[in-house]
Amino acid sequence: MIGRPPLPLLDFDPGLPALIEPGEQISRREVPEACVVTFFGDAVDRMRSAGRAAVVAENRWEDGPHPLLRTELGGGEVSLLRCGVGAPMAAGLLEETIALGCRAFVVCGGAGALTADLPADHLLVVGSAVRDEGTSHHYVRPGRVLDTDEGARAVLEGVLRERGLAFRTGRVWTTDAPYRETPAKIALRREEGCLAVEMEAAALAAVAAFRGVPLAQVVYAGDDLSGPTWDARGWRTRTDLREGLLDVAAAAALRLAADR
Ligand SMILES: O=P(O)(O)O[C@H]1O[C@H](CO)[C@@H](O)[C@H]1O
Ligand SMILES: O=c1cc[nH]c(=O)[nH]1
Repeated sequence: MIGRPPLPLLDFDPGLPALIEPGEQISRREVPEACVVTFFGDAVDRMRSAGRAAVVAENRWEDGPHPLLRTELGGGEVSLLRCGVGAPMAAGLLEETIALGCRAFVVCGGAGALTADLPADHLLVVGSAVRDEGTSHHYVRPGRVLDTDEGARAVLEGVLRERGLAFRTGRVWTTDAPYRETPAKIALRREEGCLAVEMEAAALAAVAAFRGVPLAQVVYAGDDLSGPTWDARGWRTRTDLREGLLDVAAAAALRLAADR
C-alpha cells in the first residue's frame, strides 16, 4: 500500500478511452445542440402532459427513464434533459446527452441557502463549487474547489441581466450527503465562501470540462440552512420560479450554442 494516496478517490486517471465510452456506445441523433439540464421533474412532466415536449431518447437506467426531450422554450427549439439527482446520476446523464449530440448546456435546479441574504427569488449563478462529492474527482484532477466555465457563465449572466432578474454569482457546496449538513460543516463551508448547498454542480462542471463542452449553472435557493433550524421555505411549490428558470436557462443555452 506504500505510495498509494490515503483515499481511492485520489487515484486520478484522465486516460481515454474508458471501457464503456458513451461516444462509442450511443448513436448520435438529430437533437437541438442547445440543451437545458434540469432537476425540475415536475415542470418537465407538466410540459409533456400538455404535449409541449417530445421524447428524443429515453436514457433508461435501473431506476427508470431520464428522458431527453425536444421542446420550444426560451425563444427557440432546445433539448431538455430530465436529470437525476446526485452527482453520479447527473454526470452519467450529461455524458449520454453529449454523446447524443447536444453541445451547449445550461443547468437549472435548486439549492439550500447557507446565508440569510439569499431569498428564493434571488438567483445564484454557480461560479465555483467545493467538491465534497466523489464524481468530479474522476474527471478533473482531485482538489478542493472547481471553477466553472467563465465564458458560459458570462452568457448566462447576460441573459439574466437583460431580463432584469436579481442574481449573484458565487460558490456552492456540492455534497453527496444531504442528511449530513451539520452545523459544523455548514460553518466550515461558509468560511470557504459557499453561499448554497446542492448535489451536482461540481460533477457537472467537471464532466463538461473533461468533454470540452460549454456549461453554465443557475440555482434558486429553495430552502434555507442559514439559521439554527432548517426552513424548507415551500421549496417544491415555487412553480412560477421553476418554470421561469427553465425559460431563462433555455434562452441562455440557445445563445451559448449560437456563440460556439
Ligand atoms: O432542485 P435540485 O436541483 O434537485 O437541487 C437539490 O435538491 C436535490 C436534493 O434534494 C439535489 O438535486 C440538490 O442539488
Ligand atoms: O443538497 C441540498 C439541496 C438543497 N437543500 C439542501 O439542504 N441540500
